[in-house]
Amino acid sequence: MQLLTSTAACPRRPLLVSYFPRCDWVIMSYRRACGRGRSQPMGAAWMARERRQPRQPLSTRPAATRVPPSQRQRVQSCRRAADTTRRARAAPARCTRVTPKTAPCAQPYRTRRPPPRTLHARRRPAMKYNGVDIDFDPNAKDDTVTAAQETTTSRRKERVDLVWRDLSFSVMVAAKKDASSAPPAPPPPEALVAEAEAPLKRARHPKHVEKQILQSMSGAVRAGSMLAVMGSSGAGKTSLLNLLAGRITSKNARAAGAVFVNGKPREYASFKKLAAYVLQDDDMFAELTVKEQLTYAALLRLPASMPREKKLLRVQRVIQELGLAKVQHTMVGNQIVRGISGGERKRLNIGAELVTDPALLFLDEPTTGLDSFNALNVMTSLRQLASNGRTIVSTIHQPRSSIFALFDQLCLLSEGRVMYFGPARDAVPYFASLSFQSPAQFNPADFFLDLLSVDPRSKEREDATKARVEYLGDRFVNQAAPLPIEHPDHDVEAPVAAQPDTSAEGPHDDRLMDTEFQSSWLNEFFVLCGRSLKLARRERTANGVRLGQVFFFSIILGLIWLNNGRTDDDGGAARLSLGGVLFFIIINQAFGGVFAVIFGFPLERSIITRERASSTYRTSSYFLSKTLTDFPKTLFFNTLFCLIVYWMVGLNPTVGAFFVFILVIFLTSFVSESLAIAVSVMTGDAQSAAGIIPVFIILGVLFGGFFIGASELDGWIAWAKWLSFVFYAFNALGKNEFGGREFDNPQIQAANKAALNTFNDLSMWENIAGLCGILVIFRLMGYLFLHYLRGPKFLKF
Ligand SMILES: Nc1ncnc2c1ncn2[C@@H]1O[C@H](COP(=O)(O)OP(=O)(O)OP(=O)(O)O)[C@@H](O)[C@H]1O
Repeated sequence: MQLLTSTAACPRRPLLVSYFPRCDWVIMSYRRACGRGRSQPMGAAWMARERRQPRQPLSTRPAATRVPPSQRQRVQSCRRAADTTRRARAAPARCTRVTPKTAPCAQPYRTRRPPPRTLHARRRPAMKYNGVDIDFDPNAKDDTVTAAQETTTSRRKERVDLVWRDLSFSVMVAAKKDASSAPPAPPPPEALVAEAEAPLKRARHPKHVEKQILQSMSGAVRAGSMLAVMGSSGAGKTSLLNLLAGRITSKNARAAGAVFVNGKPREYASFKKLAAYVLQDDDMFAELTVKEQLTYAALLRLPASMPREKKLLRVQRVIQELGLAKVQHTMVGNQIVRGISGGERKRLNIGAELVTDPALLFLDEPTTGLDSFNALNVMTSLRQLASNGRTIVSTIHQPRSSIFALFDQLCLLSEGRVMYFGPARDAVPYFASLSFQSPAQFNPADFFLDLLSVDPRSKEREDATKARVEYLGDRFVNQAAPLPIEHPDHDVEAPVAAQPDTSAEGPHDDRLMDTEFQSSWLNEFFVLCGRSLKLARRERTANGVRLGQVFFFSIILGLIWLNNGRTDDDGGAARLSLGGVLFFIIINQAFGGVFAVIFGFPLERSIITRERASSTYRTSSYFLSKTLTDFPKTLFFNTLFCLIVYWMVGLNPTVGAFFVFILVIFLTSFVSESLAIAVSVMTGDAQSAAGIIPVFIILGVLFGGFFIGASELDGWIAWAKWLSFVFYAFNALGKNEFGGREFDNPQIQAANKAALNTFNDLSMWENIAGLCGILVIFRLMGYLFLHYLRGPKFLKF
């Protein structure tokens, strides 16, 4: 037994096991009896291995394989290492331990332990169901990357290295009248005495205080690599992204610092051509297909010198690059109409920016709202874009570990300060060196967020977490070396070498022009007209509702005033009642036009704001195309309405009068739509617009001349009628119906004359001109509000 005890702790033990395979349980039993338990279960592992790979007895082995006892320990560890490598090779590549130099960018974060022994290491029969291989390997390398790589032949010629130094950002915010905004330092006693003696003055609070959002941020990202900007909510990720992209919109904001592009200070005009920004919101036209969305983006954003076929080729390439081929003919959809999935939508959002082939891509939380599988798909597509030579900067919330592993570089923010900037794979060791060790098998992204978030749940926790964040911020500032502008120093895989453009597009006419807009005004106008007409045709729900409204009101009105225009045996009463139906028709059409806009336009406005921010087209070409394409739709619904109501009521039976009637009703509807557009643009949101627009319509109705005659209004307010579009419309319809009519029945003739006298002194055409004038004013206001009030204005620093 003494022999066995000493053998258990001795390096010769494996040899003993190989000669006496059953002795191991004897050793274990003895060790258990001695109280050592299973603390060193090596014997069992060796036995198992020896059984799997029975070795020759020592005496029969070649002499070369025999090793002196002094080296056995090393040999054992070498064997274990070889064994680990064998298992790791059998296991998927993502689990392998890799050295920094050999680690490809797409490798997930390296664990410090050798990979656990999993089922994948063992050979097992492939799982099949209905003859299909349904094996699942969570660590398997995503072959869509490789597939996309194969389909994308071109590599970028234009490459962007981005460096930023000492960026800071602050905004003026309203001061709170609480303890925190009161003067912080207590005054000295003598000041208190003086204050007590002085006449009582109220403490003055500044109205606005400066809120520091980002402080002294520096960093760099190289072409071909992908930078993740991470941090808890409110850490300043979006603000940093906006600063880097040159898209700070706040009016009261102040920004400082410098951004360098390929070693030179950023120039906004050329930077705009290089960079694209993918917003978090993926508002898109629901009625267009994936391919149509990208095609319109290409037709509008690619240079006029590039032939249409090449633009379409570019669209195909983007579709391939983002893996959207399967859904290219599917409508985008929305909550009502089912369309593409959330992940595909995000990729389409990215694709709309990729059509210009930007060298630098900024993305604000591209995975928000996606499940982790779709999020991985989107990020894999981005990884692919980076591998092709683009520079990608993306903010991201809580990426799963496989997404985190796709990033080359990491910028961790907290409380507007940098906590870490450098290679993503070095972040865990960095924090470990500061005694903040990430638990094994823990998603590093989760660890960073937990470590760097300020916990507001109690005062103690808040103080402790704030102090930790402050400490980490100070440590990073103290150790971080200044970044060279020319050659940002970070250890990432060398980017792909610049190659000639081998794509089918050819090398020449696809270069973006130096002008702000790439397309001519006329081209923009025609493309936007085509898009608007297509959308107008496909808005099935809105069109269906409006059609129902037209039929319902025209038939109801027709039934209530049925044949009143033809009746000649009631002493003129029916004739006099026609003023009521004319006025009601105007009110109905005014409100119908408004509601068509209130609920549809806000989405369109947010899309065009985004498109204009990317200089996709001019405001004027958009607005004119919208005006022109709204025209046929409004005309169609109004003509249908007139056709029904006009003949049911029996209004002026001449063809000319009928067409004038249609014209006035159409203009009324178009004016109210224009009013709704102007107010929607001015207010900026649907709720406020829905509250304000009816006020304007009701005022118009009030001064329209039906409830109180124009001549009966008091002088101080009489002018208001000239601003009312209902006034012009009602008078024009009145003149059209009652003017110049001759009846055999004198009573009817008298009633007609009496009705005519209630209208204003302007002629019918003068009233129509007044209506047109108001239409032009409202449309112009809409354009000016859109161009100046809601235009993308970015702070330059
Ligand atoms: N224009 C502004 N006016 C006032 N405060 C602002 C403004 N812009 C940003 N902030 C504040 O700055 C902080 C950082 O905002 P930012 O949007 O950059 O954070 P974030 O890290 O992107 O947050 P999230 O992940 O929630 O989007 C927040 O507290 C925000 O309220």
